[in-house]
Amino acid sequence: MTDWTALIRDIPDFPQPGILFKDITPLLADHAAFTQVVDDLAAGLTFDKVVGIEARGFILAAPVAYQSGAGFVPIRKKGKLPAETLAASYALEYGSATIEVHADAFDAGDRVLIVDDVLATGGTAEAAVELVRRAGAHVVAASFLMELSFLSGRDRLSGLDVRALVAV
Ligand SMILES: O=P(O)(O)OC[C@H]1O[C@H](OP(=O)(O)OP(=O)(O)O)[C@H](O)[C@@H]1O
Ligand SMILES: Nc1ncnc2[nH]cnc12
Repeated sequence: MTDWTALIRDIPDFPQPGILFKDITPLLADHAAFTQVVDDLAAGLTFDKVVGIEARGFILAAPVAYQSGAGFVPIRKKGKLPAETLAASYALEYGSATIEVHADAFDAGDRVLIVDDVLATGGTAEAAVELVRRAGAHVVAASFLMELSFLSGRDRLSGLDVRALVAV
């Protein structure tokens, strides 16, 4: 597996003091890297829909869905989705948030791949898994570009196939 760390920048004290922010924009701007990452996020997995988590998750999840012939389902921050929603709240490395999915986003038994850029504390992904399950679908795996191992987010996703292309 390619080591992508040279294309992920460390930005100290963003968005608040003490946070070392992992900036994936250099990787996204590199066509060869971006396309390889999109391929690798779905490698070996079978699924009907890809869930992307606003906002950075959308950048990776939508091309994964397109490339895989799967549907795309957005999980958005509270108040952005227009139809009936299911909601889940969680704590972040910097703050807290509520995310939502459309209640009718999935067909019964859909196999779902969750895609996001970063797995940090795991709060976002845990909430996303909860929403997919409450909406009647089955999570086959959660794929991340980068895992911040020291925050142990994986521990909140026990029993799930959790993949990360880069772990730091
Ligand atoms: O594992 P966690 O501790 O939950 O953190 C990971 C989440 O944090 C970031 O999103 P953020 O909420 O900053 O939103 P953004 O994508 O809109 O920048 C990142 O894109 C993940 O979704
Ligand atoms: N340190 C970090 N860098 C980038 N995205 C994040 N999401 C949560 N923590 C993050």
